[in-house]
Amino acid sequence: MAARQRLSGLAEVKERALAAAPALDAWAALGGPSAQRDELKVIAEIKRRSPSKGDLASITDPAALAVQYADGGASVISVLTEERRFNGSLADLDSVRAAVDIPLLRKDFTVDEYQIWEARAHGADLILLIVAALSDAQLQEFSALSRELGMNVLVETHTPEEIERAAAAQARIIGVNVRNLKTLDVDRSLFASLAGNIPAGAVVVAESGVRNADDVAHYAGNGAHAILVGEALVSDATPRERIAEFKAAGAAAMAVSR
Ligand SMILES: O=C(O)c1ccccc1NCC(=O)[C@H](O)[C@H](O)COP(=O)(O)O
Repeated sequence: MAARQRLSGLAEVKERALAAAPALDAWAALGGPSAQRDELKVIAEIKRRSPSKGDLASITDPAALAVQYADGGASVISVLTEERRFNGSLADLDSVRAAVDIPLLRKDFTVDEYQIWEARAHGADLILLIVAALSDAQLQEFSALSRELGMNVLVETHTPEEIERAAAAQARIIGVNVRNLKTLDVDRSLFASLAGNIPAGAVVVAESGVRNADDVAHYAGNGAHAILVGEALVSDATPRERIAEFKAAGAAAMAVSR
């Protein structure tokens, strides 16, 4: 971020953000206030590599992958823009923005308002705020700035205390990441134990660890309105079909649990 800031100062990025086309409504795309809870929404991620798994996929054409995701029924596309650990970039976000007209999540580790302006300047509609990485004041301040810019916020949690903090920040889209970001361990059972703590009305997102339709059914049957999937999609030869399969598995599990 510091390197980018030296190239384009905050004033310049703000100007570009304010000139960008208005943000799309990711909250509505994920179900909105009267969430259509009979349909599991999919946030499909563009992720080349990760600290836990190393190289996952070369993704030479992120725009083409995004089109497949949208055709398969993804509601939102997550684009990892962090460069050093995930081999992503804002250029990826630009090319995906030009290719699809569904909401985009700029997936990065937001620690500074500069990144929020930058996200909007590059066409993002949703940003990620990780509760564990931010103070309550930053959560409030960054959420407010995102709202001012017309964007929504996915507030990521991993513990009951973090869910309380997300709720206190009036988060409307709350994710439970089952990957522990300190150890990188994935514990899928964590979702079921935490989802009930999320306030009614919020869109509940199960993040990480989806390998197959059974994992999707597990999350959907335990209160997920949406799933965020990276590795399973980027390493699949037919991601469009995989998303459709995940949506069907989610709808069936939701029907049973209702
Ligand atoms: O994926 C990682 O190894 C990772 C490590 C440290 C911080 C964040 C990390 N991932 C970000 C994510 O939250 C996932 O990319 C996302 O939930 C999708 O997960 P998956 O479907 O398991 O690829």
